[in-house]
Amino acid sequence: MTFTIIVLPGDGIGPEVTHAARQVLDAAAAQTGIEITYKERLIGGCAIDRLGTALDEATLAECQQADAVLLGAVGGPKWDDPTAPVRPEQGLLALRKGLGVFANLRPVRVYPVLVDASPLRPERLQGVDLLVVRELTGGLYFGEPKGRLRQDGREGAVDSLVYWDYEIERVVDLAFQLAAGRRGRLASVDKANVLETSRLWRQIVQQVSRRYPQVQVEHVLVDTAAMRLVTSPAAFDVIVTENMFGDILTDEAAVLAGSMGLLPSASLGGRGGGLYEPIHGSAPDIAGQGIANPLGAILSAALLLRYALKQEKAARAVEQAVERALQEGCRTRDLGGSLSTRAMTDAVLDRLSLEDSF
Ligand SMILES: NC(=O)c1ccc[n+]([C@@H]2O[C@H](COP(=O)([O-])OP(=O)(O)OC[C@H]3O[C@@H](n4cnc5c(N)ncnc54)[C@H](O)[C@@H]3O)[C@@H](O)[C@H]2O)c1
Ligand SMILES: CC(C)[C@H](C(=O)O)[C@@H](O)C(=O)O
Ligand SMILES: [Mg+2]
Repeated sequence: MTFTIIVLPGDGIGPEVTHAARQVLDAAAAQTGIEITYKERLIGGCAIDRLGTALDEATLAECQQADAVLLGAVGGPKWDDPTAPVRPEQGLLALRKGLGVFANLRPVRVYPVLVDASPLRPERLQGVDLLVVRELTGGLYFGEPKGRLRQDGREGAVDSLVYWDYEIERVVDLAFQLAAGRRGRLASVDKANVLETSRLWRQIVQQVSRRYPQVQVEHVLVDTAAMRLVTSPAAFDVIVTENMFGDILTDEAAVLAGSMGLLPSASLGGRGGGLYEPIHGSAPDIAGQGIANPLGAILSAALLLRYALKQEKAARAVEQAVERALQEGCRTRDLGGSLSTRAMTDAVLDRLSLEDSF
């Protein structure tokens, strides 16, 4: 079997971590007997510099045709001028929208050997294994009107928070399915005490919940959820929430795991095989030094193997190789160690074995 993957390394540490993920994918493919063809394309700031747009139409079309898309990160200080006509992040948003990937799965596991890497007390971190399902193609990121306002000589700006029933229903339904396959608990996070969109969200969660009597659902206000993520994170199983809340809560959740560099994501929905990217950004402060943690990207490659290529055994083998490397003390700098991106990737490759995976 041959699969085509579009690789979008992007900016900053993006190329460093996608290179690592590709090496691991190649090793897993070799052991599985599948073949992967890669096509590398531009997105983000590098695409603005070379093509004048953050994502060109031909690249989006190729992504829509591919078996999966693997992305590094976009953005950086070079393109941060708030008055610039085009921003790197627009490329990423156009890609998500163009692929129709409405559900962004962000698993958060605390590896027992990494409890020291988190500022939280170890007893609070015990047993943390949660999954954030973030709505990805609606809400404040996309709502219209959006833009600058001018009135009576004043300048303003507007972003609109809009959700339609079907947009909520499809992501909530998937979250219920995922919760049913896990510990059967779903926390729907909203701001229903203030926002009309959240009251619609709650109403739809209640309707969908009738289809999943085996799942225990609770509604949690986002401010409380932010607090509970650090006071009692192990109590969460699946969290489902809108686009912006999910963005913020998952950076917070990365602190539980020990580093931004650890968390992967899979964006599903639409017709294609999905989009796979670590949750971190282009990390301009460490870009080009070869010290970025590649594990978020490598674990995203594992999700790609699972959801896009349907290679569950290979996906598990990658996850187990990462776990073994961490258990045996391999650490990049963000985790208090001194391994380079390359050495950490080699540590995973050395431990990757489909025969030993369970
Ligand atoms: N998906 C994406 O492409 C994405 C995600 C988030 C931010 N961004 C963009 O990235 C740029 C920088 O944003 P930021 O600095 O706020 O967030 P960031 O995630 O890039 O970095 C935050 C902190 O985490 C560290 N970090 C992140 N990934 C790491 C890794 N793999 N290994 C070790 N340390 C890591 C960084 O060094 C930095 O100290 C911005 O332009 C932003 O818009 C892009
Ligand atoms: C870069 C930005 C548009 C993006 C988001 O907000 O979705 C990032 O923060 C993420 O978490 O993937
Ligand atoms: Mg983010």
